[in-house]
Amino acid sequence: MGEAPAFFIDNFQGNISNELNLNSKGYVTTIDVSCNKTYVIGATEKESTPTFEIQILDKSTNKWVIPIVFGTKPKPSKGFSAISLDEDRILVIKGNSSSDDCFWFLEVNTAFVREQKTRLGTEVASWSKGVIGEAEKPIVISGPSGVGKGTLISKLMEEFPSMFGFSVSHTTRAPRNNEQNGVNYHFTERSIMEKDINDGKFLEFADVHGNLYGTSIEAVDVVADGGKRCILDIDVQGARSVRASSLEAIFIFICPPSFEELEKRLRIRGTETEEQIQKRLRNAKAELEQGKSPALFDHILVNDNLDTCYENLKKLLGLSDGIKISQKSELVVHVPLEHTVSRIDQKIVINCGGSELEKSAINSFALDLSSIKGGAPGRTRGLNIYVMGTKISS
Ligand SMILES: Nc1ncnc2c1ncn2[C@@H]1O[C@H](COP(=O)(O)OP(=O)(O)OP(=O)(O)O)[C@@H](O)[C@H]1O
Ligand SMILES: Nc1nc2c(ncn2[C@@H]2O[C@H](COP(=O)(O)O)[C@@H](O)[C@H]2O)c(=O)[nH]1
Repeated sequence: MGEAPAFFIDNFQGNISNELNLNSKGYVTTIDVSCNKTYVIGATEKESTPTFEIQILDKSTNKWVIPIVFGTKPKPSKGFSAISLDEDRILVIKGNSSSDDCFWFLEVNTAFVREQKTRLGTEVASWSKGVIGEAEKPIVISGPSGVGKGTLISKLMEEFPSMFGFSVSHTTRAPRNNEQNGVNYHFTERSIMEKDINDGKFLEFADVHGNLYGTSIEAVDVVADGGKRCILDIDVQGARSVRASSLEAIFIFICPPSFEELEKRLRIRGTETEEQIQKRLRNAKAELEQGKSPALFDHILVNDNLDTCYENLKKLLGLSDGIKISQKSELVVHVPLEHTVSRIDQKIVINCGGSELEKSAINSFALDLSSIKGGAPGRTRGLNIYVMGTKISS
C-alpha cells in the first residue's frame, strides 16, 4: 500500500472489510467500488469536531488520493456501515441514528461527480442525504414583474401554511424596505453567488433586470425536508432552466389582463425607480411572448381580478374542495450502533439485533432503493422502508 491515510486510521477498532460491513464499533471502513479503487471512509475529529473523511487508494498506481468532496457531510456517529451499491455510489448507514438522518450516499461516479471531475481535473466525491419517500412536485410560478406572482403565492401560503413552503432565492439586488434577508431572499454579493454557482450549488440562475437571481438546490430541498410542497417564484429564463433540469415540477405562467394594467401595478407598488420600471416593462414584452409556449408552461392564468385568479390557481392545484392530506409519514425507524447489513437486489436488509427489539419491536427492516431519485448535488429521495414484509413508509 502507498502512504498511510492522513486521518486517524489508528483509531480503528473493528474489522476493515469491503463486504457489507459491520464496522459498528469502528471509525473507518473500506469499500472496493471498482476493480482498481478502494474508498476509505473514516469518522475522525478535526479541531475537536467530528467529521467524515474520504480517501481513495488507486490500486493501479498504489497511490492515495484525497478527493474534493461536495455536498453537506453527515454528522458522524462512531458506528456506521457502508456498502457499495454499484460503480456510482456507496450507501453509508449511520448507527445510533433514526431514519431521518441515517442513510447517506457517497457518490463516486454519478453524472454530477463526473462533471466535477472533468471541471476540476481531480478525484471528486459527493455526499447526498437519503430521504424516505417522495416530495410532491414543486410548483414554478413565472410571469412578468408586477403581474402579481408574489401576491398570489402569499395568499396560498397564508391559507395553507402547513402545505406549501417558499423557495427562498438568492439575489444580488438590494433589499426593499419591507424585505427580510433569509425570508424574501438571501441577499448576497455577485462574486459569492458566482462562486456558489460554479461549485454546482444552484438549480438555476439568471440575470434578471440587471441583477443576478438564482434558486439554490438547498432552497428547494429544505422545503421538501420539512414535508412541504415547494413554490418557486422565478422569471421565464429560470423556468426554462428548471424545465431542463432533473427537477420535475408544475409550471404556471401568470399573465396580466393588459400591458397597461401591468404598468399601473408596477407604478402603484412603488418599489422601483422610473428607470427600473422602464427596464422591467421592456423585459415584460419578451416574457409575455415566451409565456405562451406550451412546451414550457403547463398552465396559464390571467390575473385580472385577484380573487378569481387565486381561485383558479387553487383549482388547478386540486385545492378548491378542501384540504389535501399531507402524505408525509411520521414513522421513524432507529438504527442502533450495532447492526448488520446485507443486500438482496435493490433491498438493503438492516438487522438491528436484540436491543432494538426491546426498544421498538423492530428487529430488522429492508431499505428499498428501487425508486430512488435525485442525488448530488441535492438529496436522494424515494427511499422506502419495509418492516417484516410490511411497508411502513413511502
Ligand atoms: N389582480 C390584481 N389586481 C390589482 N392589483 C394587483 C393584482 N394582483 C397583484 N396586484 C398588485 O400589483 C402589484 C405587484 O404585485 P406583486 O408584487 O405580487 O407582483 P410580482 O409578479 O410578484 O412582481 P415581481 O416579479 O416584480 O416580484 C402589487 O402592488 C399587488 O398588490
Ligand atoms: N431566474 C430566477 N428569477 C427569479 C428568482 N427569484 C426571483 N426571480 C424573478 O426575478 C424577478 C424580479 O424579482 P423582484 O423581487 O426583484 O421584483 C421576478 O420576475 C422574479 O420572479 C430566481 O431565483 N431565479
